[in-house]
Amino acid sequence: MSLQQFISQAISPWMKKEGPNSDIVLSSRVRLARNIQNVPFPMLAATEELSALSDKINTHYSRQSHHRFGTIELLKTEDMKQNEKRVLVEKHLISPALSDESRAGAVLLSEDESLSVMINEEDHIRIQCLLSGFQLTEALKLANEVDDWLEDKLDFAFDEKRGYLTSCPTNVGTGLRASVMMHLPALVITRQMNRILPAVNQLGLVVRGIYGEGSEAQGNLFQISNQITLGKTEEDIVQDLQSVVLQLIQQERAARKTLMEQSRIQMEDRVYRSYGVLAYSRTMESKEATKRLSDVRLGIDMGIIKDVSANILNELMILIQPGFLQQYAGEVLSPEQRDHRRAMLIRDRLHLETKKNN
Ligand SMILES: Nc1ncnc2c1ncn2[C@@H]1O[C@H](COP(=O)(O)OP(=O)(O)OP(=O)(O)O)[C@@H](O)[C@H]1O
Repeated sequence: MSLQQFISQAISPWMKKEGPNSDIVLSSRVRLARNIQNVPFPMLAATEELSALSDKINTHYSRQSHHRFGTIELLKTEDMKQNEKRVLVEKHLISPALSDESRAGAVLLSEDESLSVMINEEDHIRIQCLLSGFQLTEALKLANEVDDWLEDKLDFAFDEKRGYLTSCPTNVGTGLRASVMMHLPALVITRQMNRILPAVNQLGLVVRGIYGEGSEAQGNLFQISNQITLGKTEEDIVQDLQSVVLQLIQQERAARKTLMEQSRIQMEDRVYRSYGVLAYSRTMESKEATKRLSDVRLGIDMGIIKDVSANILNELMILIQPGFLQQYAGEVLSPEQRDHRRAMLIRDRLHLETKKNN
């Protein structure tokens, strides 16, 4: 696949498959941080050392076939235009750090985009597996397979006592961050999130926004991940996160049920009002768009709206980001132009959807 193919489709093929509990858990992610023995961490390494690593991975792994992921392709950030990198960030395939700061940065991507291996970001290697719905155990299994596959040709820095050595001490040990992206609108509407967030933190988990560290929770989407990487096995880390996520799923379901039983008219009004705004507005800021899209997705999941597919939130959340809007427009857009294009794109997408189903 060429870079153009990766950036031309907003919705990654893996996202189209609806995994377990995907009405609440949009996606599961496992990432493993790894470094190469006897090569300084990227922050301290010479550019030649980083280029040598990227070249080595290119030679051994690009255009290779992996039995689970199919053909894998290496893309170098230096070959990408600024907006192309931005689109890959919006699709969660590379991080802002790899896009903006990395020297000799590259990414290995599988055709369905469920595997992305960043090279020369904060660590030499960051393996990421993304799956639709609540599938943390499967994502861990896949990430471990890729880890073994890479270890065939690369020597990872590993210490008997400490485990995998990483650039940031918070990742030492397993180098694992497991996370889920959850849509929790009913817990927000019923004002339970203020109570739940500190409790989740106390259990050693971190709650972040849709674009990870430092991003705010837009559209009632919360990314929940482990904080601790040391002193526990990978399976235990995933297990602990899994049990908290299961409880959150139950609480969100209960809150949705209560809302439908006690405030049905208000919920229908909220959902249809947002649908109307999305379907007819002429200009829209991204903050309002994500809020309204969250209402519509809730309406779909609660059976209030029937002729719009549930995947619309996942798809539009990415399509309405600045990088994508500019990629489609083929030019740099001012904030006002983006708001205008965003409204147009959402309108078209919703009208197409209802036409398809009528
Ligand atoms: N479950 C998930 N589904 C989809 N995207 C996710 C999920 N979890 C994280 N992401 C995305 O992955 C990217 C990186 O997330 P984040 O910054 O939280 O973690 P990280 O880079 O692995 O960790 P660290 O902070 O240790 O460097 C962000 O774009 C984030 O939105």
